[in-house]
Amino acid sequence: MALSKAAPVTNAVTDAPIPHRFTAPGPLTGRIRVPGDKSISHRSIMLGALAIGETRVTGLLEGEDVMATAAAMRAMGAQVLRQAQDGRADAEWRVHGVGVGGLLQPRTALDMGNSGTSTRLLMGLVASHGITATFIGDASLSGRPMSRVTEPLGRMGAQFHGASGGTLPITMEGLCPAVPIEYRLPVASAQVKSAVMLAALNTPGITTVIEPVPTRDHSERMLKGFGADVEIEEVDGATGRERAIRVRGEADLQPQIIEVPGDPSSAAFFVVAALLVEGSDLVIENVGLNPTRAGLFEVLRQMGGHIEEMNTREVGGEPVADLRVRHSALTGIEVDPAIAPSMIDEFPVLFVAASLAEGTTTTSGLEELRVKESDRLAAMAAALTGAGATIEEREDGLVIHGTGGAPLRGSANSATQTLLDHRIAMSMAVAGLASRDGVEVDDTRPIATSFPNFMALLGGAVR
Ligand SMILES: O=C(O)C1=C[C@@H](OP(=O)(O)O)[C@@H](O)[C@H](O)C1
Ligand SMILES: C=C(OP(=O)(O)O)C(=O)O
Repeated sequence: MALSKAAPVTNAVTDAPIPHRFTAPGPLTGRIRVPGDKSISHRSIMLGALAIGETRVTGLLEGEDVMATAAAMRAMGAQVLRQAQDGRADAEWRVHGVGVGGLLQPRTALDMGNSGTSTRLLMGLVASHGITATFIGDASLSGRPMSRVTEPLGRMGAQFHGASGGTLPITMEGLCPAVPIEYRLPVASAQVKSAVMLAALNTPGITTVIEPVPTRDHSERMLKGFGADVEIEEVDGATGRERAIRVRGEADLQPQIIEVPGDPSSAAFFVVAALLVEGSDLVIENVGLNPTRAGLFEVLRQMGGHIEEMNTREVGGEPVADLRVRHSALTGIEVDPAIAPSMIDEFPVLFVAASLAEGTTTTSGLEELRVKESDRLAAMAAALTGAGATIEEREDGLVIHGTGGAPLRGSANSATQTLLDHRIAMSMAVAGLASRDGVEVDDTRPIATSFPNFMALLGGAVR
């Protein structure tokens, strides 16, 4: 069995764009498995790198974003190795950590590629270590706001240089010992919450994050699994019930064996494709259904989608099921903005589903979509309008007047602008499957950031 440092990553965003035309297929049938959850994969490498001893991870997402996290943890002293498993397509990853407080000064800039999660969570880790690190990224990441993490981490004592307008490149000087804080999240963001929680690990005393709106809780679950002292309390706050998350610092993390469940954000593309393409009856195995992530499936059911949960069980401390999805006639609804954090990455593909529903779908409270890999409200409004859908763009959401099941016209003459955004590329691929003339996506390379085998899996599911 060979040990290698890096997974084979295909389609790296280095060469020329790779356009692709997605056209109406036969029904999607059979059984598929999507790759491991991106959020859980990042965290398993980071926490493994902070535990002393060997953490073993199966089901890790071998996408470019997670590989950026792995490279950064290696640059700060951890060993992160991929081990092929005899007779199995998937690998086991082995992480030998340096211990909380043991991160080393990286010799070169940490290249975060396209990944906001890597950048913001790793800034949290560096903040409470006495090291200096420079964070760089691609054109998309270099336009995204970082002041949301530099602000609380600055209060803990970290210093930042070159943060012109709060964007990358940023050089950060951590402080050890850092100062524990109580921080109320001004924006519903699991990345900001996690950055402060990770900084807290090497900070004396108790650091508290107050979360007015619940966001994905993988950091809380996994930190507890690694033996950190994390307490969560429901408290009365200014806007109703809030969560206070308290992390005791100078933690001692114990290495773990982790099985990463399938990513609901990746399953989302196949769920919507199967709902839209006539005759489809598809099972997607091993999908993570953590309630802080499963909002899309709830909304699609409210729209009339047949999505059945089978074989519900727990994998790696997370609820999981196989999803059976059948072609369904969808009806437009008003989407409750309170559900947004539990499906924040799934709105682009929900907009595609809504474009083929009967009647109008209204979404609101989605300002955060404007600061993802692209401005996802503007990008999807432009892409879907180009494919023949009827869309109104508002400041905080889209209003979509659906076709009532008739295929979209498609975009015969103009290619969809992907804008270095994997979710725009995959959402418009799904739109192409539900179109008359097909949809041309200008660049499929960004898909490799979160779903390297998307094209192969799509080819295999279509009859
Ligand atoms: O914590 C995480 O793993 C993530 C949090 C979300 O970002 P925000 O915290 O910015 O909403 C999400 O969009 C991203 O894909 C992954
Ligand atoms: C927003 C996303 O990721 P990140 O913030 O890690 O770049 C995403 O995967 O949709």
